[in-house]
Amino acid sequence: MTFLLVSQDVQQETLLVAGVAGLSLVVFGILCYRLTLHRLAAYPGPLLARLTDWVTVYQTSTGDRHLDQLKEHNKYGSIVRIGPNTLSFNTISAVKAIYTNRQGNVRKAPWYTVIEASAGNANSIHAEVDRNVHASHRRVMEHAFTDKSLRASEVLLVQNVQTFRDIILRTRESDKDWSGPFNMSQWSTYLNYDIMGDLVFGRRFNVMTSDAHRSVPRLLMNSTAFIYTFASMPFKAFCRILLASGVLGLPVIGGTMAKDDRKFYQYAEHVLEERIATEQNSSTTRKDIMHYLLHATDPLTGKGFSREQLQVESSLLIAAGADTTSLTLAAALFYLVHNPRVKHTLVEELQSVCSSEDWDQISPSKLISLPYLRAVVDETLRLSPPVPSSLPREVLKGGITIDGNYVSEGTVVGVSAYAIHRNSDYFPEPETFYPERWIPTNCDNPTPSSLSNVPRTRDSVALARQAFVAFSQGSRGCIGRQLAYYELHTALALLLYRFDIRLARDPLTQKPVKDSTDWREGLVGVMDPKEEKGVKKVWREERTREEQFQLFDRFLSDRNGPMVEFKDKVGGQGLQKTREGYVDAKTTRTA
Ligand code: HEM
Repeated sequence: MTFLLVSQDVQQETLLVAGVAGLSLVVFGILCYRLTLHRLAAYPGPLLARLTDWVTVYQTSTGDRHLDQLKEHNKYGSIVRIGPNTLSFNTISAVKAIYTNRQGNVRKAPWYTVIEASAGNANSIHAEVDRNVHASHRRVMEHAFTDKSLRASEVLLVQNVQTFRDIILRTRESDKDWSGPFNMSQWSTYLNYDIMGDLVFGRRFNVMTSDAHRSVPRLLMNSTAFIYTFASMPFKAFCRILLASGVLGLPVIGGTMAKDDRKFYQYAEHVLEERIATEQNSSTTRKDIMHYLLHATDPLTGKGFSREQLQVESSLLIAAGADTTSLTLAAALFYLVHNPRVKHTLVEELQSVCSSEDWDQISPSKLISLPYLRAVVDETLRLSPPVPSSLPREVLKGGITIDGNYVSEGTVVGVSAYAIHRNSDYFPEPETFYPERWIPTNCDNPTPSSLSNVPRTRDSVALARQAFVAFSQGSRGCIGRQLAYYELHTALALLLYRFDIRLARDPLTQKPVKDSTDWREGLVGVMDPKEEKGVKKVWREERTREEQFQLFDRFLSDRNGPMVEFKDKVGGQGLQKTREGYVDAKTTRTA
């Protein structure tokens, strides 16, 4: 008997050892295959990334993926194998082949099939992988983004910026004082959530004026951060089932971020329900974006959005609309307070068109065509694209040729906005904030071109335009692009006409506080980045450049700062030019 039990134990142990050995052999075989016989084996890339997708999973969890992608292109060239089955490109021709060409033989990669699994069975137009279904849904949504509907939203844009203006004015001790410090990542988020509430749901969330909805932007950022990493894991079909089952939202099992993902969708659902009730109860509802989505149909199929579809689209619009634009506004203010010359040129342009008008009444459609304002926004989006890493696309049957390379079915391809926006073939002196690069010199432009060696010919500007992918391009490009420009032009123009801006001052030393520091604690500019509670902390080199607005890549980007102070200059003199540069006329402090 004892002998039998011992022999059973031995058998089990042998089986276990054989199992582990067999599994190791299979894994070893797969890894060898990926390095040698795989169809992408000849492409260069980091060794670990060529072996396993877990490198991407790790990169998405650090917030540094965009920095990694740029580094990899700088090291390996314009094509890098960033996963066993994934290629990253860094050229205009790749942008055209993968994104711009509407007939391009690609579709959104399986990553997109996971990102909205918590929201139910419907896919928003962002996550829809099927090209025909997407095209139909996009035709429905386009009703909400016509010139007419944009113009209807102008007054709401102005009103929201006015609310922010009044909040700023109230923080001053007297008319002549600078305001208190504003963490612009927070405040532009509040401002843009209120704008989105107005434009999408016909009601202001009042995030600027009350605490009630202020947790929502954080819910969204946690949700995106979680999904970005979770959907990057191998075995996507399994990930999708797991997410859809809700099990990750249960206590103990899921982390805070998984729970926030569900909470965010529940929040969007609640807002949608309230909006639908208003539509049913009122005959005078303003035509906000949701009004169009409730009634519009695809002219080809005659179909509109189902209730489930509306639910995912409303979460998408809060996320895609509010978060991207608020990051860009914060980043633009960052670059303006660090570049007084640019700020001055911009203010001159604004005053040249609006000197005799009441600025509170100015129409955003007048601001949208200002070339220097547009150049400031585009240069901000170039250096700090809110969606910085590559947007994955899967090659379809028949393959595709990119940069002379045949890429076969099933390969995932993409271009990172952060990397191509720093490609010196298209953007000479790529790390310099230089809005003039977007304006050819034969245009009427007040800035002397001797300031920089960056070429400003029609050709160089056309090249830059082709390499500009902050909104992506083609049929899957951003549907809200024009609205985003309206919002950004309006907010920047109204703020800069009314206020002079500067980096917040340290109350003790009166020196400008530094930026790009401790984003986690919200202590932008207050702490040395390398020291926190006595513990040395070292940022990677790219994050120590004080003239760069730092992004933390969560698909959408997390950020902090800049800390900005405002001074009411209506009737004041603003900046004056001296030998030392531009200085504040009243305090003679260098701006
Ligand atoms: C500076 C502001 C913005 C930036 C940088 C931006 C960027 C982008 C990018 C890169 C994509 C493609 C994403 C992908 O392929 O995975 C996209 C798609 C999209 N964006 Fe924007 N966006 C901005 C503002 C807005 C606004 C204001 C709205 C609407 C209110 C909006 C709505 C959308 C929608 C619905 C899509 C999905 C389009 C589709 O797949 O057909 N975005 N955006």
